[in-house]
Amino acid sequence: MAQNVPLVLRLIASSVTAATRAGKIIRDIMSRGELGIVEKGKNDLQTEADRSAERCLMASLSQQYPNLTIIGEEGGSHCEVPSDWIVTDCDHNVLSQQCPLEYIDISNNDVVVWIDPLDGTAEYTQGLLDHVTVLVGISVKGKAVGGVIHQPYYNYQSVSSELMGRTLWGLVGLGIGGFQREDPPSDRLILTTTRSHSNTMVNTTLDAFKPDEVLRVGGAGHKVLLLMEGKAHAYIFPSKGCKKWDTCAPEAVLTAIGGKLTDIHGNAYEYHKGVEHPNLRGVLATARGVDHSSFVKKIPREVCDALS
Ligand SMILES: Nc1ncnc2c1ncn2[C@@H]1O[C@H](COP(=O)(O)O)[C@@H](OP(=O)(O)O)[C@H]1O
Ligand SMILES: [Mg+2]
Ligand SMILES: [Mg+2]
Ligand SMILES: [Mg+2]
Repeated sequence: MAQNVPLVLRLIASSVTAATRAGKIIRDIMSRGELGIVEKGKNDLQTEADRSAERCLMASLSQQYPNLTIIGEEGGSHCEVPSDWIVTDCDHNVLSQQCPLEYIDISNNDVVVWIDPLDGTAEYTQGLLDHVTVLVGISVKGKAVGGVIHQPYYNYQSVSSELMGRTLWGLVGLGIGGFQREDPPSDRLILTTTRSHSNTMVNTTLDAFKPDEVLRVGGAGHKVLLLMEGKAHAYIFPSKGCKKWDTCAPEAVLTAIGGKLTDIHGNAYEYHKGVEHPNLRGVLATARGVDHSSFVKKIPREVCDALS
């Protein structure tokens, strides 16, 4: 039955189960306590959880979709993985959705899958566990259109390990699942930004908005969740450092819900397979109902010039 479902919907349905399995691996590694931290660069860590979660996602998706381009943050080799890390079942709720007409005839060559196996690594190593997400983004003809965001430690302070975690998905033109959206308050301005990769340009920009509150938290996925939960109006990161795997899934899910994610000039990023990986012109994302262009206009001129 699944073979009759259009590729994009099948991919989202497979990514929901694979991301959820990867989240269990992330929790198991933290419980064992051996994080195997490697420094990839300045202020840029990788743990055994990043590596293992990526191998789980890569093996699960490439077994089902052998002809697809799949790009993962950790660039892991295709070595053997434990058989119980390969999940090939699909989420039935996603499969039963009506695929928007524009994606019915999409072929393998039109699609690139962007995987961030563990977004918020710095916070994971510091025990800020609900900042962590697993991101699977699906681009079609260079646009971020589908996404899965799994938050393995959602509710971890109030429920037992079998009950914690949540997985949401979105497809532009269809909508979202696994999540109840909320609007941010109308009487105050709340911004969210990086916690572990801040610099003068980030702080100068935030000051220009005169916000009532700034939530400095980890992860691109987590920050976009805050926008969709009505906890912040905008995610502002006027700096290089985020990559395509950080923004593809969050952009797709946020767009599917009526929000927007662009560079700081208000222009969309491309996600085709030849694109450069860094988001060199920063990130600006706004919640549904928030005027994105008014945020673009308030970014200081010198910051725009530095990221042009
Ligand atoms: N200066 C920088 N160097 C390396 N990675 C950066 C970075 N700035 C942002 N990132 C990456 O962008 C993501 C979101 O950053 P932040 O949590 O600071 O908002 C993180 O993804 P990962 O945790 O998947 O590596 C982080 O590593
Ligand atoms: Mg990383
Ligand atoms: Mg990331
Ligand atoms: Mg990561």
